[in-house]
This record gives sequence, structure tokens and C-alpha cells, in this order.
Amino acid sequence: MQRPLIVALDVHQKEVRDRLLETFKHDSIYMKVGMELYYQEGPRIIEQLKKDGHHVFLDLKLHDIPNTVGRAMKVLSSLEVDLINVHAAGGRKMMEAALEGLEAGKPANAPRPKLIAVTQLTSTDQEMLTDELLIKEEIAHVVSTYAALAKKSGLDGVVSSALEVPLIHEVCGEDFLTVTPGIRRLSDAKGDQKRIVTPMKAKELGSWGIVVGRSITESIDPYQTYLEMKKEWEEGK
Ligand SMILES: O=c1ccn([C@@H]2O[C@H](COP(=O)(O)O)[C@@H](O)[C@H]2O)c(=O)[nH]1
Repeated sequence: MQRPLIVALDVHQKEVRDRLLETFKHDSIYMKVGMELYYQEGPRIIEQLKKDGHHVFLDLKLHDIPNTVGRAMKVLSSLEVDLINVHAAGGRKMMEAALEGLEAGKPANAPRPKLIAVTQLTSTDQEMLTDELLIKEEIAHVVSTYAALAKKSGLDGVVSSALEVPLIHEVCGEDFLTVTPGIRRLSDAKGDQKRIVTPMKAKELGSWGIVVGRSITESIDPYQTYLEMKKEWEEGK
């Protein structure tokens, strides 16, 4: 799927979620399943989304020792999701183990899920990076360095803010996938997100895909909001 708007299905109440999914039943879109939903529903939510014709990004952000991540990815690979992720902070060996696990666990003839690495969460700003995480470099430099490590480890792309996409492309090439959450229209509440941009700006900066959660799922008319944000993302205006 070319340059998707990925809807983050961070909705744990079944009735609310079913209503939301009902509104997308005539579309084949990209849905993101995160920790909240996966820990509640398990593999059956993936099966349901795929049965409904959607592409699936399983956003569990694995981060552990290489052996554990490799084995977990082997199990998750059987779900045949399109996109899955780890934290780049786990290091090169962990990312390589994740890739090997995905390859080993996928059903024969199925494509390997694309593997991307979270560089720095979009809820992190420079102050937090410096004062809490004790990383003294510029955030854009940290993001692009982690992206380069992900690329060296054989991954398909990264998660970052759209703000860092031009630098990531410079370092890792234009084909390296850049999936960017922290998307807000000017009127939207920021919530816990720090490095945010509008769908239009994300397009201008060259993101491969944008992730939108609460702006859509918590709006009065989620489907209409999805269509408006998708139009802005696709047309850049
Ligand atoms: O750096 C990251 C990595 C992942 N996310 C996830 O994206 C969505 C964003 O939701 P909003 O409601 O649009 O803020 C959410 O599921 C996060 O877990 C991220 O925001 N930043």
C-alpha cells in the first residue's frame, strides 16, 4: 500500500471499537494494533482486521535481550501482519535477532512482515532526552543515528516524528520506510505528544506513512475526520 494513513486502534471498549470498525467496513485501510488492544484481545483482533480486508501494523515495540526478542518475533510472525516493530535502543544484535525470528516464524510462501524500529518516541522532546534519559545530543542526531543502526541491522525502516524524516532519508536513503506518529491538525489537542506535525507538513517532509489515533478515534465523527485527514495527507493541502 502506497503512503498510508494508519489508524491507531487504541480503543479497548469492544462496543466502541466494533462501531468504529463498522464505519470502515467498505474500505481496506491500514490499522495499527498497539499494546492496549493486543494485550486485551490477543491474536483474534489481528485475524478480524485481516478478515475485514485491512492491512495491519502490530505496534508492540519489543525491547529485550536478543534471544527473547528473536523468539517472540518468531511467534508473532505467524500472525502474518504487514508491519511490526522493536525499539532501536535494544541495539544491533537485538534488531538482527528480531529479523531472524520473523524470517523463521513466517508461514512458507508468506512475505516477511516489514520490520521497523522506534528511534525516539514522539512523546519525547529535547528537554526529556537530555534531563531524564541523559542523552546529551540533539534529538534529530539521535534519531538519525538510531535509524542508521536500524538500516545496518537489516531493518526496513523506522518510527520517528516527521520532523526528522528529511535527515533520515539523507542518512538511510529515500526507500527506507519512515512511519510517523505525532500527527495533529492545528485545532487538535496535543495530549502527551511533543514532536507533532500536521498531515500536510508530514507529506511535505516526505513521511512514508502517518499514524493517527485520538484525532480520529475520539472525534465526534471518526470516519469523516479520517476522510478529511487522509485528503490533507494525500493532497498536501
Ligand atoms: O514514537 C511513537 C511511537 C508510537 N506511537 C503510537 O502512535 C499512536 C499515536 O496516537 P495519537 O492518539 O495520534 O497520539 C499511539 O498508538 C502510540 O502508541 C507514538 O505516538 N509515538
